[in-house]
Amino acid sequence: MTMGRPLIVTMGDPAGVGPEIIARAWPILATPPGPLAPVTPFVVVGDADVLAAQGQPVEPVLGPADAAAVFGRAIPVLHSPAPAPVVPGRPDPANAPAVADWIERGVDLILSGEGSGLVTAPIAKAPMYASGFRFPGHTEFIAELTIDVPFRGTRGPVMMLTAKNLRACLVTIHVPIDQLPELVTAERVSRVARVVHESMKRDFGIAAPRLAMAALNPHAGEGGAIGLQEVTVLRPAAEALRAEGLNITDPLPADTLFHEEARARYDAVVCLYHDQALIPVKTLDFWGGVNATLGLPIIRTSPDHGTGFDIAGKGIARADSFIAAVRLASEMAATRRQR
Ligand SMILES: NC(=O)C1=CN([C@@H]2O[C@H](COP(=O)(O)OP(=O)(O)OC[C@H]3O[C@@H](n4cnc5c(N)ncnc54)[C@H](O)[C@@H]3O)[C@@H](O)[C@H]2O)C=CC1
Ligand SMILES: NCC(=O)COP(=O)(O)O
Repeated sequence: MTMGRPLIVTMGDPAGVGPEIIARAWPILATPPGPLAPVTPFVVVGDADVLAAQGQPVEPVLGPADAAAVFGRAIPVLHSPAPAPVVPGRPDPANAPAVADWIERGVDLILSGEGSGLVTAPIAKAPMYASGFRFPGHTEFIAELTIDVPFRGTRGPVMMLTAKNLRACLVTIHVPIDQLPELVTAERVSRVARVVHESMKRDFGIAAPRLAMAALNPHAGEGGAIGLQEVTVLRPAAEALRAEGLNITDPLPADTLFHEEARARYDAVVCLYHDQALIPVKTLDFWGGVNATLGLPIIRTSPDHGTGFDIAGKGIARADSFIAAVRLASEMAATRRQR
C-alpha cells in the first residue's frame, strides 16, 4: 500500500448515503481485488458513531499522520460529532454547520500539508441553505476557503464531471436556464478553457491537451439563424484562445459531441451549462462518474451523485462513484506532485 499523506474524506450529510458508501468502499480500497493498484489511504472527517453504525471497523485517530497505519484494519476517523440525532433519509439543518465544518477542516488539513487531496461525500443543498450556508455547493465553498492560497496558473473553480473517457467541464453550474444568454460570456468561456487546458497538463499529465467547445444553440446556431451566441461570443472566444496557443475547436453542435467517435477527438470538452455536461456523463456511466474541481490549489473530487435520501440507511447505496472519486483524487494528486 502507498504510504505518504492520506486523502481526506469528508462525510457529507450524515443522513444521506455518504457514511454508507464510505464504509462500503473501504474494504475494496484497503484490499483491492485482483490486479487493481492499492490507492492512497484515506481518513474521514465526520461523526465516528454514524460511520461505525454502517457495520465496518472504525478507529478514531488524532491526525492524518496516523491514517496509513490504521487503514488496513479499520476506517480512520477524525471524530467530530454531528450535534443533532442522525436519522437516515431525514436531513436536519441543525447538522448543517457541522457538515460545513468538516469540509473546512478537510481543506485546512490539505493546506497544512497533512493530506494530499480532498474527497467529499455528498451534501444536500437545501438543509445547508436553511442553516445559512451561502455557497451554491462544495465547489464554490472550497474555492472561497482557498482564495488566499497562492496558485500558479489560471484560478478556478471549474466543475468537471468525468466518466469513462469523457471529461466535461462547466462554464456555468447551478443557474436557472433563462440566465444562460447573459452568463455565457467570452470572458467566462475563456477562463474556463484556460483552467481546463492547464489542469489537463498539471493534474492529468496530458502534454498537449485537445479541447472541444460545445455550442449553446441547436446546430451551433445554424450560422445565426437559431441563435447568435456562437457568432457573437463563442467563435471569437475560440479564435482568441487558439491565438494564445490553446488547441480548442470552434463551438460544435452539442448533440453530436458525446458519442464514442466524437469523444476520441478531444481530451476535455467545455460545456456551457449543467445538464449539457451531466446528462452525457451520467448516461455514459451513472454509477462510476466523478465530479472534480479544477483550478484550485488543492485536489478535490466527489462522487457525481447526491445524498440519495430515498435510499439512505437501506443498505443498497452503491459505492462505485465514491471509489472512482478516491482513485481519481489519488491519481491527480500523484500527477500534480510530479510536476
Ligand atoms: N457533490 C454533492 O454534494 C452533490 C449533492 N447533490 C445534492 O443531493 C441532493 C439530492 O439530489 P438528487 O437530485 O435527488 O440526486 P441523487 O443523486 O441524490 O439521487 C438521484 C437518484 O440516484 C439514486 N442514487 C444516488 N446515489 C446513489 C448511490 N450511491 N447508489 C445507488 N443509487 C443512488 C437515488 O436513490 C435517486 O434515485 C440534492 O440536495 C443535491 O443538491 C447532488 C449532486 C452532487
Ligand atoms: N450537480 C453537481 C453538484 O451538485 C455538485 O456540486 P458541488 O457540491 O460539488 O459543488
